[in-house]
Amino acid sequence: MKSYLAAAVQMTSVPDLEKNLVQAEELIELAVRQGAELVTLPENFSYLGREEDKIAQAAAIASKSEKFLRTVAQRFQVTILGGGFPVPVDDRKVYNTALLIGPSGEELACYQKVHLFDVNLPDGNTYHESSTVQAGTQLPVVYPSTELGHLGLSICYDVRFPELYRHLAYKGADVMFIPAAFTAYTGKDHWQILLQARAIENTCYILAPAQTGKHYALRQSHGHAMVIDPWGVILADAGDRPGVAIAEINPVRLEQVRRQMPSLQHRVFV
Ligand SMILES: O=C(O)CNC(=O)[C@H](CS)NC(=O)CCC(=O)C(=O)O
Repeated sequence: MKSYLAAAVQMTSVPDLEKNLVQAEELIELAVRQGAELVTLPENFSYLGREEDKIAQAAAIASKSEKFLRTVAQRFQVTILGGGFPVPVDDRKVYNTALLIGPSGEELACYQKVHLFDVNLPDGNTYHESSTVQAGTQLPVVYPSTELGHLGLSICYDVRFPELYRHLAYKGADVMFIPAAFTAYTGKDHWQILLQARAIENTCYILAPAQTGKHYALRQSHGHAMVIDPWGVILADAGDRPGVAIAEINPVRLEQVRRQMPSLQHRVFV
């Protein structure tokens, strides 16, 4: 594993596939110009709209999102995470899928979101992700990159389930992806704390690309795409506007923190 720059992209996706891909490409280019070799896109990067519209367009969203990730990774010669897009299971359901693509356009890892956001929030908004999304059943994978470190996948609401990240740590993760479309309401109180907790308890880097701002109707996301170091320090925060959070992933720092705080070695139960 070498020292390198990684980017967490922050965007405001809307119910328009082509528009979102244009925005995503601009932000990837911005990150690459600043030297990022690993660029992560948020959940719903290619489409954020009503459930029924998402299902109607799912086949096109899936194929164009995948093609986009492969093309852009090759063009810029970087590794890219597509943090979540719908891949059809049948006419009614999709998997919320995260896909990691290498610089040759090759698939490195894939994950289907396991924990679905079925929640009635006190602000009156209700979310029923399972009405259109089929839950994945497999623990996420860790992709062992010799250059970028061991990369662990997850998506958004998963962040509330620490056992998933403990599994990734057990499998050797150095960097964990938490791509999100966190709601503005929960995000203001929970987002940063949950991310820092996952970083600290697993002594891992966290890359958390995010959605921000108003997408359609009442749907609004919290923003604050972040890069967090293994001590829990926030290295970069994209604020609440579209942009990129970029920081160094440094194996020397990782080893230092794990020496100073060897809690992973002191695990008793898992
Ligand atoms: O709706 C889609 O198109 C795709 N899925 C999402 O945006 C998902 C489910 S609604 N969002 C979250 O998981 C937010 C979690 C969150 O905000 C929290 O845990 O507080």
